[in-house]
Amino acid sequence: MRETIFALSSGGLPSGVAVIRLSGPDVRTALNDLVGFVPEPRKAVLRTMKAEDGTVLDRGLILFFEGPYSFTGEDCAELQLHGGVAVVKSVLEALGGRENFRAADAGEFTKRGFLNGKFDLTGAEALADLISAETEAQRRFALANGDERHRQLYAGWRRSLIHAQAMIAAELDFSDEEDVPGSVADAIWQELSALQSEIEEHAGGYRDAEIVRDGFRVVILGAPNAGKSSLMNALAKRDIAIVTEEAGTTRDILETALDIGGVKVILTDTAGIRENPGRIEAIGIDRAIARAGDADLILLLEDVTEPRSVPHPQGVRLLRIANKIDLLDERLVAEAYDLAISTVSGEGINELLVRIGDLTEGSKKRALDILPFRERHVGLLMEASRHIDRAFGQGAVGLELQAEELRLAAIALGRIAGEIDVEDLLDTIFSQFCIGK
Ligand SMILES: Nc1nc2c(ncn2[C@@H]2O[C@H](COP(=O)(O)OP(=O)(O)OP(=O)(O)O)[C@@H](O)[C@H]2O)c(=O)[nH]1
Ligand SMILES: [K+]
Ligand SMILES: [Mg+2]
Repeated sequence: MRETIFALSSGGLPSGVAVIRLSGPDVRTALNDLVGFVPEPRKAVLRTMKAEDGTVLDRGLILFFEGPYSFTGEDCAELQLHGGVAVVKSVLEALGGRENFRAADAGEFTKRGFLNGKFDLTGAEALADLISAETEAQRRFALANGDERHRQLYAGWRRSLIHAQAMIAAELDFSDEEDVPGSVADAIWQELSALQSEIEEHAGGYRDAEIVRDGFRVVILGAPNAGKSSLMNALAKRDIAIVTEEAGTTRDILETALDIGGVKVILTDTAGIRENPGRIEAIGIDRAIARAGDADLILLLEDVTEPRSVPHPQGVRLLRIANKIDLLDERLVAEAYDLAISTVSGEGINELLVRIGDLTEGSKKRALDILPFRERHVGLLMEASRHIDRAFGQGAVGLELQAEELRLAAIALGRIAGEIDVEDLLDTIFSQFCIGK
């Protein structure tokens, strides 16, 4: 028999209100025991809750949701209690003492919802993203992704693949193998080729999804004392990094998250790059260069009064920035720089923020498009594309093999939204949720 699960679904205690959520076959009996009856579905009632021995636990709002019209698709209830540590503990203990009741695992409510067909797998993943969203772009992206739009897109592609398979099967049935005239094949192969391009283009959008979900990575690079840590603090508007006049102050990677125009930006301060560093500093320099190689943008900072160029990774977008312009008598900053700033006077800092914001604009706009938003999605899309490739590779003689490859491509697409055997994936996906969701 299926167990009834429960958890504190609201955040940390103490809080104004704490919400305990229950789901499963024994929710009704639990409510009966706690408050003496089962409330009408979706109508809040204020009642005193009592333990089995009659002790009063708390007075609060009770909501009952009758399956399948609930988040999990099962009978559910929410107990809205006073958000005190002892109050919540007493109710959780009372529930835990009941037969066939247990505390929910992380993501278990959502997993039950998925298994009961309340939403597809991309919908569940979007829900996880919504809960962890910190910026406006993350929130909007997650909300849009919860709309079954991926499932619909992939279902359309699967229909095309199944249609192509059917046409090939028809050809197998009705042609005598030697002289197949131009036949259905040409049109079908054109469509398949267009579909494959569409799949790959869609997969290519992952980079923008990553920027919106995980952040746009900006790394500050430069010689010692260029003012990198000062810039980090100026951009973050607080003292995160230690600043001193001593060259080699920063020795390790230092990271902070900013919200620039609604997009998460991960800003990294690094050790100054120079020849013949000390041992610890040398490790810091290696890390700086490695991190810069993975960045979306490098801010290459130079002290204008003492310009020193440093080696930097190639192939990463770069902004050359002149710092300490407050020390110049005349504002004669060489054209070699994209921007001139002073972390002391604040000059140019806003312009730099605007420049960074502009660079994320494209990804932010694309968050309204349907993009794959997990590596899992990209992996399955590329798998589908490879099967279509192999179908092409079979040549006309291998019609049966072609049809088989198309079937496998359709299966890969079906797995993204969880419409086809995903049992092996479920634990990985749902364990990323917090308890109570
Ligand atoms: N006048 C002036 N001084 C600055 C400016 N930016 C930084 N400084 C000074 O330059 C010195 C070095 O600044 P940091 O921010 O520590 O430089 P850094 O690049 O992080 O140095 P390392 O971590 O040692 O590589 C400090 O004394 C800062 O106060 C600026 O815009 N104008
Ligand atoms: K320094
Ligand atoms: Mg520093």
